[in-house]
Formats: sequence, C-alpha cells, structure tokens
Amino acid sequence: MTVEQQTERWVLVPAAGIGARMGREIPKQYLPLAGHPLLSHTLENILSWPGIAGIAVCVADADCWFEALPEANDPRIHRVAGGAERADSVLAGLRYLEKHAALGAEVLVHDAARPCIAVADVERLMDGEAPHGAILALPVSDTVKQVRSAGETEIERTLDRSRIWLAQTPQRAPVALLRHALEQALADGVAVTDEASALEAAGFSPRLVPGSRTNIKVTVPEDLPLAEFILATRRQS
Ligand SMILES: Nc1ccn([C@@H]2O[C@H](COP(=O)(O)OP(=O)(O)OP(=O)(O)O)[C@@H](O)[C@H]2O)c(=O)n1
Ligand SMILES: C[C@](O)(CO)[C@H](O)COP(=O)(O)O
Repeated sequence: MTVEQQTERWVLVPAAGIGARMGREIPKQYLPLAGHPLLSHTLENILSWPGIAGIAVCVADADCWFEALPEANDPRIHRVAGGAERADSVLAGLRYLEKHAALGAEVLVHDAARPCIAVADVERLMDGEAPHGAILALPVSDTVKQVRSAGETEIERTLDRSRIWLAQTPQRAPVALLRHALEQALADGVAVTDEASALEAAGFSPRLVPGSRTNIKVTVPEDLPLAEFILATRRQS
C-alpha cells in the first residue's frame, strides 16, 4: 500500500499596493464593495478554498486598515510586511512561507484586487501536479495591435492572437522554486509583473489553465460596480 503524501498548500495575497489608477484617498483594497472592504471579500473567498494551510497577506508597513478587517483575526491569516513593488511584496511573502510552511510546500499567489475569483476555477488550477508552476489565464478574444513604443497610437502590426493569453491570479508554484526564481529575476532587472514571468526568466514553462472572465482585477473606478454585479449574480445562483 502506498501512502500518498499531501503537499502543504498556502495562499499569498499581495495587498500592499496604493491603487494609483483608482485615484482615491485610500488604497483600493479597502474601498467599500457591496458594503464591505474589497479585501474582506477576497479573504472570505480564499478562506473557503479547500485544503489551505494558511494565508500570508502582504500589507504596507504604514497600513492602518488591515487589523480592522474581521478576517484579520482568523488564525489561518498571517500579516506580512509588503514591499515597494508587487514583486517585492510577493518575495517578502515567499520568505515568510519558507520559514513557516512545511518543506516542499506550494503557494497560490492571488491579488487582493481580484475579489470575484470562482472556487471552481481555483479547484481546476489545483488539479494535478505543477512542478514548474501553473496559472489561471484567458485566451484573448479581441484583435491585438502592437505599436512601436509605449504611448504611441500608430499601429505597427497585428499580433497572432491564437498564441496570446491574459494572465490572471491565482498563480501556483512550489514555494522554494518561486522564491529562487523571483530573487534571481529581480537581481537581473527582469520586469516581473506576475509570478510566471519570474519562472519563465529562470527557464521554466508554467502551465496555462483556462480561467473565467469574471475574475477581474479591480484597477480603475469602472471596475467597482462591475465587481459588485459579479458578486451579486454569484450570490443569487
Ligand atoms: N507594492 C505593491 C504593489 C501592488 N501590490 C498588490 O498587487 C496586486 C496587483 O496590483 P495592482 O492591481 O497593480 O495594484 P496597485 O499597485 O495597488 O494599483 P496601481 O498600479 O493602480 O497603483 C494588488 O492586490 C496590490 O495591492 C502589492 O502587494 N505591493
Ligand atoms: C499579476 C497580474 O494580476 C496578472 O494579470 C498582473 O500582472 C498585475 O499587474 P499590475 O501591473 O500590478 O496591475
């Protein structure tokens, strides 16, 4: 008889951003969404995911809102100091996990700003092995244009959209592998806007798992009513 070893699984939530594109006084993760702070929705959602050992939430040093969230008292939730950029916050969280999670543990990195993630999508992402990482993503459905440089509006060419996917979170990887890859990528000056970018820079090819359009990243003011609509529709179904 073989005894299956269950890999310990943690969630890391980067929540130390300032939400500049939202243009409000307080960071977007604390703005009210359907009567509760946005981050409360995200954490409530994560707390319902199956088989999660703990959740490291990376918040800014000067954050004075986190402790007021009801979820902050949940014993599975651990507050970690974030960093200047998203990648710095994730790296701080990974270093925390290397001290507190079991050896060989896996992490699901999920943006605080994505409160509408569906549990069924997370379960699909967690299905099977992912030794080199796996991410939720969406194949693009629009025609994709490229310009010569950022800010320009003159089209240079149309890209082959059959090969283009939009990255979402959660993004899954072994903690140690991702920590090494992210540290190296930052040291090499690689632009790391998600976890997969760091793994790619290290020569790995993380797997794409089709996600859902409803897993929006709340970024600009128009996203708030959209997120409220998605959450309300889900409660009714
Ligand atoms: N130094 C940072 C910057 C971002 N994030 C987090 O990374 C996620 C995705 O980033 P984004 O949506 O870009 O959030 P902000 O950086 O806050 O937004 P903006 O770029 O508009 O300032 C968010 O949950 C955000 O809180 C973080 O933990 N640490
Ligand atoms: C990680 C991410 O949500 C995947 O789409 C995204 O890259 C975060 O980017 P941002 O520049 O921090 O908005």
